[in-house]
Amino acid sequence: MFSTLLERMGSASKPPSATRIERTRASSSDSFPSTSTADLLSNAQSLSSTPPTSVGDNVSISSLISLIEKENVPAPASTENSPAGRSLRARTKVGTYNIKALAGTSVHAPTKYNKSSSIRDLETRRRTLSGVPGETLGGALASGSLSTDAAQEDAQRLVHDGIAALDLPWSVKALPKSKSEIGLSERAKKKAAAEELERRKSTRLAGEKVESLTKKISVLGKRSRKTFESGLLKASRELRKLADTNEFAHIDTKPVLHEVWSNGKLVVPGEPANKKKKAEAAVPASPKKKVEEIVEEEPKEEKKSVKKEKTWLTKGLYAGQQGNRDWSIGFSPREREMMASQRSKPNTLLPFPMWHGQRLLQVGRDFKLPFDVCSPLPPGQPKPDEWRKSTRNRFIGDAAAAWKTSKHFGDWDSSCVCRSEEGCDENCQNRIMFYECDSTNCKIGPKCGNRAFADLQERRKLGGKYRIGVEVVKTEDRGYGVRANRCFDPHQIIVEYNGEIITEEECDRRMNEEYKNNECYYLMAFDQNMIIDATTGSMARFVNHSCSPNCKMVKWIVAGKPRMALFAGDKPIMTGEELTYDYNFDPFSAKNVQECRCGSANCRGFLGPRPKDQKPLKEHAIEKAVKAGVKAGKRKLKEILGGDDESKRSPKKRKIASAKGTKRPASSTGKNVTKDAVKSIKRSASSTGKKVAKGAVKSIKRSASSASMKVAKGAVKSIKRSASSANMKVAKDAAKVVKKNVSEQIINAKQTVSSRKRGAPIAVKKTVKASVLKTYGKSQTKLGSRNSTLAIVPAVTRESKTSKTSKTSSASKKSVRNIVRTMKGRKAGRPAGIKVVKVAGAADTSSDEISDDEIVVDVEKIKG
Ligand SMILES: C[S@@+](CC[C@H](N)C(=O)[O-])C[C@H]1O[C@@H](n2cnc3c(N)ncnc32)[C@H](O)[C@@H]1O
Repeated sequence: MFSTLLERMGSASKPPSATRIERTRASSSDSFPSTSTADLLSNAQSLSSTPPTSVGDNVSISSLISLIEKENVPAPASTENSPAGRSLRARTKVGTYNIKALAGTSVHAPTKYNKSSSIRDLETRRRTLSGVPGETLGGALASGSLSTDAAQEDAQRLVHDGIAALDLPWSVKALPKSKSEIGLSERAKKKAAAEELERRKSTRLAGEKVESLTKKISVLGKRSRKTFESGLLKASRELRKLADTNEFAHIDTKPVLHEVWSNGKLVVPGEPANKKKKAEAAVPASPKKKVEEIVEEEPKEEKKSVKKEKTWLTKGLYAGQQGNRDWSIGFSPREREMMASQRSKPNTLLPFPMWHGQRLLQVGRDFKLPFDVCSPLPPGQPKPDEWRKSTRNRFIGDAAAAWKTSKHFGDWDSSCVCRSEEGCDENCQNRIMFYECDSTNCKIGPKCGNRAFADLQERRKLGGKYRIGVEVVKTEDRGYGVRANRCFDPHQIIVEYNGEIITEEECDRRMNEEYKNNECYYLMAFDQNMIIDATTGSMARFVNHSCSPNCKMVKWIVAGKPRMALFAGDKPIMTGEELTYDYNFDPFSAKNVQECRCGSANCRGFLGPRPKDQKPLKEHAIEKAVKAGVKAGKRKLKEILGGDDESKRSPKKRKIASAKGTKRPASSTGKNVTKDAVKSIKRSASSTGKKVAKGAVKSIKRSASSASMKVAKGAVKSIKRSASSANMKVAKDAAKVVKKNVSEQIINAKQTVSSRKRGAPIAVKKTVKASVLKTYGKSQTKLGSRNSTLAIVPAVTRESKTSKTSKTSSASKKSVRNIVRTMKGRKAGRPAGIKVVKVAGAADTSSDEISDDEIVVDVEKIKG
């Protein structure tokens, strides 16, 4: 392009001008080829105002020239008139001018100021390309000769677009130099070079490879380069200055910090997450702060003491709950008060679900237990009149003294040998003996399962209908009764039979005086021939009789004292069931017999003894019984008189043989007679002398005659009592047989004694009277058996009562004697597990009192 131009110019002007161009060029401080062009232009035709300062200028000039050519603009005459043949220096001088001084003047560019329309147009076009020629952007702005803002923006945008299109880092070196730079002094240039060098160094240091812009441009295609260069021309000086910065060149002089952020927090490698907080805490406070802290220290400590300790969850959702409390125990009065006060300030917020249960327990709410758990009767039930309640036994009158002075007092020493792993189960020695365990006789403690009365006491102490578990109910035809308002397990204790413990004498007095008009008596034979009167007593007194009961009344020894309680039977008891037990009632006379209305399938029809106790006496059975009695008497006599070697006989066999069912009334009677006689003989035989022997004979005669009568009477009575009215005839016959047999025995005894007269002296004393005990509910039975019999005498006439009680009173005394003997037997150190149930030879031993598994011990034999 330049060559073309020069050629044309050469054709238009003389060759020396070309030489001048070259020289001018050589004299120019910069090596810009455009300088020569500018000079050429300015000298030749003054088209351009200032020499081009950039590559862009050259381009613009060339384009301008082409435009001139196009428009056939005549070349300036000055070019032609240029002085030739002058010295290089002079020419140079002439041709050189102060650019700065001439910039923008008519001298510098006369055509500009005398411009024709065509030239103006050209200039305008040029301005649009490179701004105001010879002026900086700032200067142009100041002079107000700058193109429009839109043009500026366009230029800037173009530059930016160009750079963005390249996407390359800037090379400062490649950027066109500013005008001011061009005119810099050598020193300044050096400084600038040094700075540049520094920049370059830092760039290298930053490790970023930066290619020079020149290089970049060189690699561009021709068209692209053009575009880029034109874009650069448009860039303002400010932008070019900006281009010098590291920031613009994407040169990082500061080291890059690689940070890791997690959950919105800066993570510093090798440092725990809460290090910051700790570090903050560890940073020593400034002295000023320290003083403040010292001042505030005291109140802080106070706060700490008040502050509650947080309970942390250790496991599970419900962790942290206070689970130590046994909610079944209930609340103390103080706790209730506290809760009542809390109730006045209700918490408006609902508690968390895990606290809901506790809140319910504390605050409470009305609820109804299901029927099968607890179903008490609604209020307004009929209540029995004159019922003085008592839930403990009380000794009345002489009973306490008699109790303490009784020989057996303190016989209840027992201690179990159960192990804590097993507890006191069915094999517990105390349990077998019907002794309740406590701290004195059991080492197991709370795990012990043989503390029914203690459990009942605890249950009742807390109160509440469920814990009491029973209530009085009015029955249709049996007066009041007792029903369960909750469930009971088999053999579970239900309610204690409490009342006043009275002696027999006191009982007689009450019946004759206090209860003479009563229809019901609440008297039960107890222990030591004492009686419990539950007229003032517990609810258990209202328990009715049933022939198929669901409960049983059992006597236990608790802390050395006998106590009676109603226990559940072999089956569980359901809510609402009426509680009953078998009275095993002894009516004493036909007048006292009451009709039973229990309604069970196997109802006996009247309130009386148990079925096995009232087996119908058959004819052959009576005969057999009488025969057995006589046989036993004979055998005794033989033994005493030396007819039989006792050591050869099995005592066990004898004991078992004598304890059989309905034979007992007759056989025991016969035995008693012979035994008494033999005893007298034995005692008498020990003394010596004829006198004694004579006395003995008399005595035996007396005793024999009286014994025969008594035996006969006793046998008849016994048979009468046992037999029903239908068997009365049979009984009478049996009595006759007994009488006959006994008289024979007496004759035999007399003969024996007379034969002995010659040998050893015999003293025969009056024998003990063998009588049948008649008392309330067969008290002997109760002593021997744990299953109690109700000793209630139904409403009877006064006369009959009086006669009966007088008999009872005398019989009771006999009973006491027998009991004492029984207790002696117990105290004699019987082996564990053997129950002394009946005493053969005692005054009255009804057949019902001995079961098959019980052993009958002949006390007299033991003593002997
Ligand atoms: C200890 S009291 C029982 C409470 C009595 N029902 C009351 O109202 O006080 C015993 C008396 O109740 C009556 N009794 C109990 N069980 C009975 C039954 N199965 N049939 C008829 N009367 C009965 C009898 O009058 C008996 O003398």
